[in-house]
Amino acid sequence: MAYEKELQIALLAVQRATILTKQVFHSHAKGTLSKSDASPVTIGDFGAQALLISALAHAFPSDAIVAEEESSDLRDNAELRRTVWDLVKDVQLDSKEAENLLGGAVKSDAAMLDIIDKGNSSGGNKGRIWALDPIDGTKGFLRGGQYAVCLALMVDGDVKVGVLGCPNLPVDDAAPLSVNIGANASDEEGKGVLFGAVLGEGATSRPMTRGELQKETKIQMKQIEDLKAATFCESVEAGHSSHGDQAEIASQLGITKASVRMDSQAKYASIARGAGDIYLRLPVRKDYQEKIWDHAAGDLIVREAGGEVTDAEGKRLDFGKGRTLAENKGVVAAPKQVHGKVLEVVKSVLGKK
Ligand SMILES: Nc1ncnc2c1ncn2[C@@H]1O[C@H](COP(=O)(O)O)[C@@H](O)[C@H]1OP(=O)(O)O
Ligand SMILES: [Mg+2]
Ligand SMILES: [Mg+2]
Ligand SMILES: [Mg+2]
Repeated sequence: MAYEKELQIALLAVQRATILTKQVFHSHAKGTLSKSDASPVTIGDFGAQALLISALAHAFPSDAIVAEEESSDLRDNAELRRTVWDLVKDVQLDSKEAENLLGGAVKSDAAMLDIIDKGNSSGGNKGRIWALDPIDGTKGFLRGGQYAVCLALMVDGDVKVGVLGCPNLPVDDAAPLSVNIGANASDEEGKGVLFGAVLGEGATSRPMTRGELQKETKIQMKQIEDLKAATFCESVEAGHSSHGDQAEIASQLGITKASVRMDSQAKYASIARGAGDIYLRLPVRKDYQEKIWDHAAGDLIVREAGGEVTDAEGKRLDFGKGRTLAENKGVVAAPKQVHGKVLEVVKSVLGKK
């Protein structure tokens, strides 16, 4: 199998990072700050990024990394730094062997800050670059909704490996999507899934553990013949994608079921395993450029599960343009056999505006 070591390290690193995010999820104080774009960041985001990059830097020291967060807020705030370090220093996998593959613990709080900043690559379409989102859907994480820990490896701009850790999704791939999955989440018994894909080799899911990897099962998008019966997923945040345009498109496709709203790339994972069918993300603001770490893993997992992912104009997402999807607007993800039809309606609805 291609990229076997990369997939194994990515799965273990994501699994380890979710031990930290779950700890923060259950703690009272999440250390939330507001970033310059008014989006939130928590001690969970910083801590998970430190653990993920530490593993990648150990296993693949010459690879570049594009990650969402940077350490300046921690450098400026000793108390916040101490809180993050108190979490990071103690998190480890239950399996010694697995922990060794990730290089063990981060050495010091100063090392932790430098590790967080190793995610500052400007990206591009040359060489090996990891794209990483320590907590995707921070608002969902804070709200007790869905969130995902996301890691993808690109080689020369092409995504080769994708991993999503979704602590609040049901383990059962066949569990139908409840409409309140994005609100009523928890990581109790039966929750927590690791999704993975390697280009050309299919997509899988497996229950999340605190140690060694569990055995995977293949996932596939649902074969839908009749779009009327489709379930479509969209963001909870109306500012992240246009609920109005998406409702209009769904209605023109004959979809009668209410949309399932949830945060994060859990949407890509949910359609890839056939729990939902279509993911629509149509721009609200013309000037917003989607970030590569918000899509790279999900794009590959959906395509490897039998789906097609394009932007609202029908172009494939181009991850080789830097830290953002500078050449794309919006996302349309659907099973291959119906993607063309969905795209046609997307173009027609957006064209009328
Ligand atoms: N105006 C926007 N349009 C689309 N996505 C956005 C916008 N602002 C922030 N995001 C990103 O959307 C992602 C969450 O998507 P979803 O709503 O589907 O869960 C987050 O990574 C968030 O980035 P950030 O991490 O900076 O908040
Ligand atoms: Mg994100
Ligand atoms: Mg994030
Ligand atoms: Mg964020």
